[in-house]
Amino acid sequence: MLSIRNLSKTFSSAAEPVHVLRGVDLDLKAGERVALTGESGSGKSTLLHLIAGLDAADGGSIRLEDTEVTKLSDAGRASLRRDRIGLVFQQYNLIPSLSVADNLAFQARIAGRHDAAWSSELVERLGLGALLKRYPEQLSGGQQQRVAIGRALATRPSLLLADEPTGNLDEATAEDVLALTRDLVTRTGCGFLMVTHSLHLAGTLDRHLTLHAGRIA
Ligand SMILES: Nc1ncnc2c1ncn2[C@@H]1O[C@H](COP(=O)(O)OP(=O)(O)OP(=O)(O)O)[C@@H](O)[C@H]1O
Repeated sequence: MLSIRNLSKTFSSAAEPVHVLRGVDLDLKAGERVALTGESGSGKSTLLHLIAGLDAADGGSIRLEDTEVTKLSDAGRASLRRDRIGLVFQQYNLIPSLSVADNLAFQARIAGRHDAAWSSELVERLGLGALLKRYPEQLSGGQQQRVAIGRALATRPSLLLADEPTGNLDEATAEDVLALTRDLVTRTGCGFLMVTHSLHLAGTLDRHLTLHAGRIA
């Protein structure tokens, strides 16, 4: 479903070029849930950004289903992100002026992929029914992240990418949020790649990969 070969990325903006990714290979099957760890600065976020098409690689290939991401234009990458990739970050990135219901729906609406039955199921599975009229500032961190996960999955993406999604949550809330995410990923059959610093949480997914010296060990 996701196939990455010999991916490289160098940042030249610093005084010295930083060779962050030096030939990353990675395969992820539909429905598979994979954790990515690695020391700070090893390039985990960079790799997620390249897969999501938020930045362009210097070399190598990223194939998502039938699409070669590295060959897309900026506009093509934006469409791919809108239609087939769900993104979740450590900072929940909800829109403060929108209610929970509208935060959940707006990305799927923009993508023309709003599905009322699926939205209701997401609300129920994520335990958001009583919170739909609230605004993000009226929610706890765990509640906000559940909304962000619902928003990301509302489009039924092929791939869910999460960068430290539980990094701001206490241990028990992090476990709960990740358990919900694991179940929803299984329910949708999408692939799931999660960057985390927690070896414990990494161990709860199907596979655990480590980024070291620019490659996946
Ligand atoms: N836009 C950029 N310009 C220059 N250097 C960058 C840029 N983005 C990232 N880097 C550098 O690339 C390296 C990898 O950064 P990245 O954020 O991918 O690491 P990470 O493994 O996600 O780290 P952390 O666990 O601390 O979040 C770092 O040395 C960082 O300083």
